[in-house]
Amino acid sequence: MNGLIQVVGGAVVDSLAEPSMLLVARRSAPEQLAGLWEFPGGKVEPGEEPKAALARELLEELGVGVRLGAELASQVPGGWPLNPRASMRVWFAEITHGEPQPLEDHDDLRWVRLDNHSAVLDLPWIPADFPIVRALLDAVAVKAESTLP
Ligand SMILES: Nc1nc2c([nH]c(=O)n2[C@H]2C[C@H](O)[C@@H](COP(=O)(O)OP(=O)(O)OP(=O)(O)O)O2)c(=O)[nH]1
Repeated sequence: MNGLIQVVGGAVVDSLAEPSMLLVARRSAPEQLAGLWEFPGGKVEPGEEPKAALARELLEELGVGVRLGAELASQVPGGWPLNPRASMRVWFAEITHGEPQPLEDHDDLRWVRLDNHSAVLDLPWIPADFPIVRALLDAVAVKAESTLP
């Protein structure tokens, strides 16, 4: 353990095999983060596996069951740095049951097209998320290119 708070986030896409849309969530609290967009997710509880924590958070926050895909790996061991106290690991996820709704912590959800990078990056994300969003867009673009005929 490195003493950092471990956060897990879901890059929820329409299809793990052929991702074209990303589900983004707008925080409703706390005050300094309200109105900013993020990856739905939350803190890993003591003794909990990170992927189990992510599945739990997505069920609590969005009311959906998910199948998790690959991790969006960070250069930094332990995940993407969020602030001096917390880092976040992010996995791709596909909804297997339920219709996503902003049940907890969010006041809006939106599906955004992954091929429109500027539209995705124009959203007011939590500032710490921008490197993660850029890496995500790059990862999806590389995959799309590699599957061209
Ligand atoms: N879920 C999520 N949290 C993020 C992102 N980016 C970012 O800086 N954070 C920060 C905000 C919070 O300080 C922390 C996550 O805490 P949280 O409030 O979502 O966790 P939680 O659902 O377990 O809530 P709680 O039990 O602490 O109330 O990580 C992101 O993309 N997704």
